[in-house]
Amino acid sequence: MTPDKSAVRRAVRARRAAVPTSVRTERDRAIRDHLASLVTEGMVVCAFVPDDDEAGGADLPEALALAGAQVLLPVSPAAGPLGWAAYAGSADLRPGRFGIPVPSAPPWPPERIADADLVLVPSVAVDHTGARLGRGGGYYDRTLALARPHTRLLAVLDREDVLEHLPVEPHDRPVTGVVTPHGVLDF
Ligand SMILES: Nc1nc2c(c(=O)[nH]1)N(C=O)[C@@H](CNc1ccc(C(=O)N[C@@H](CCC(=O)O)C(=O)O)cc1)CN2
Ligand SMILES: Nc1ncnc2c1ncn2[C@@H]1O[C@H](COP(=O)(O)OP(=O)(O)OP(=O)(O)O)[C@@H](O)[C@H]1O
Repeated sequence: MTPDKSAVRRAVRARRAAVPTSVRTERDRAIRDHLASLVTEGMVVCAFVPDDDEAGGADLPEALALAGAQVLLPVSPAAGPLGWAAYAGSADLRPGRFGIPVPSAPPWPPERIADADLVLVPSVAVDHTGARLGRGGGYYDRTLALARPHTRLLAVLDREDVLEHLPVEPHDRPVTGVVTPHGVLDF
């Protein structure tokens, strides 16, 4: 990790912490509405459960499922790319690694992402070239390489976290676009 990346992570985290809860709730709802409008019946969507530090709200998987998607959620191994397990309702979720909620079913191998029609990527920030900054685990850099070519890979962010320029390292995998409360932007 370059020092540059940690500085951006800190700045974004501080900015997000300053957003009032009522504003946060409205933004998250707008993001979910934009995503629901992209979903068609039976579409396979690799999503995630956003935590308080991330855009989208914890109801994101449910909103996608209600819109007709077959939702897969990431399951973090100790190392290497993410596994995937089917979302089967919020009551089926339990805390996994890092305390992140995961479905109770055992995960499929990472290659399952090749079935996805849409991949939502938790992100700290992106820039207009699709360069992406995550939390620093390197999980998505390893995982996105396994998606089918031309799959739509959308970061989920507030508009102010779409930056002019992010530092890029050779292992970084780009996203193809971003969804913010203002809509979907394909780079
Ligand atoms: N909601 C959500 N689910 C996700 C991810 C994510 O970023 N967000 N992941 C995306 O890969 C995977 C889990 N990866 C994670 C990577 C790091 C940390 C973490 O807690 N990092 C610390 C310290 C990071 C550092 O500065 O070194 C932190 O954020 O405080 C958590 C999850 C799979 N599921
Ligand atoms: N494909 C890869 N193979 C080996 N190591 C990798 C790969 N991708 C990333 N890494 C390593 O993972 C660590 C974290 O990378 P980076 O800071 O870019 O993560 P990130 O993209 O912010 O995190 P994430 O993808 O989990 O959201 C770095 O030390 C990097 O060298």
